[in-house]
Amino acid sequence: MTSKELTQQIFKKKSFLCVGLDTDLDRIPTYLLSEEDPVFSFNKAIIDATHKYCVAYKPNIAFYEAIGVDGWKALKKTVDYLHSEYPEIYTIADAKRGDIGNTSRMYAKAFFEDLGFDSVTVAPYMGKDSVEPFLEFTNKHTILLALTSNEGAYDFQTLQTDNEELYKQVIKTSKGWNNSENLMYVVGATKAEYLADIRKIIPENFLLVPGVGAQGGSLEEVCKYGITKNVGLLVNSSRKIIYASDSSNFAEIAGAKAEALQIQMAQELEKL
Ligand SMILES: O=c1ccn([C@@H]2O[C@H](COP(=O)(O)O)[C@@H](O)[C@H]2O)c(=O)[nH]1
Repeated sequence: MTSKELTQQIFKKKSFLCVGLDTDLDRIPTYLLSEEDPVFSFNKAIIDATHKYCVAYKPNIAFYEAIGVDGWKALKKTVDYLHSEYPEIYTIADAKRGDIGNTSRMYAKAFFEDLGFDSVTVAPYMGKDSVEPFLEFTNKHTILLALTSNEGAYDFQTLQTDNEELYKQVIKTSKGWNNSENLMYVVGATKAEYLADIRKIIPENFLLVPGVGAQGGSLEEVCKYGITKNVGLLVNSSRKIIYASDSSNFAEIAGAKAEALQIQMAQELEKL
């Protein structure tokens, strides 16, 4: 999916919500554990109940890798289900990959070609040759970690290097890489006050903003500093939606949580 198509979906659905599928066997309703594929059953129920209120889903790959082959199968089934049942939905593999060039190319093939995701998160630490293999794919996005939502972001990302924070250098430098039009950036909702500065460097690029909900980030603050006339935001919430209840109507309750965020987002879009 192109950025333009994603923007069209955002205005159509009045939502820039991304639902995080951080599916953990220890947290899903116990009655699902007797199903043949409990992870997929949980994801399918969540997707069916929330798809009206969001434009994207973001499975965090760690949760699937942690349970081995079964996890990979459930991940593939989830992405295939999304593409077949809800082709308008944008998919993000939150994998945080990046390696020397030929290895990155294999990661890119895995997430873009084999699994068929629209985008993948990538760590910028290994530099240009580790990121460009992802950028070569047409109509696919590479979402570079810029300023992450966790406390440890202050360990390196905000350090001054050449009189400028490292995360700003990551954004500025990556803008000069081949096929940089395929870049999006991760900025944590817990760092909303940095968004005004970030928008001076990248006024148009999409930002993936995790941290609303369980991590305490504010949607209002994110919009105040980060929204553009084309929106340019995908705001993710995972645990607060998918684990809102562990009862038999967990999906319905997840749907209500997603709808509440969508209503807030519609109000923000009205202001544009
Ligand atoms: O800076 C980052 C980058 C990625 N994440 C991921 O997003 C979700 C957030 O989950 P919540 O339950 O809504 O807190 C999760 O998959 C993280 O690994 C992030 O939080 N911050």
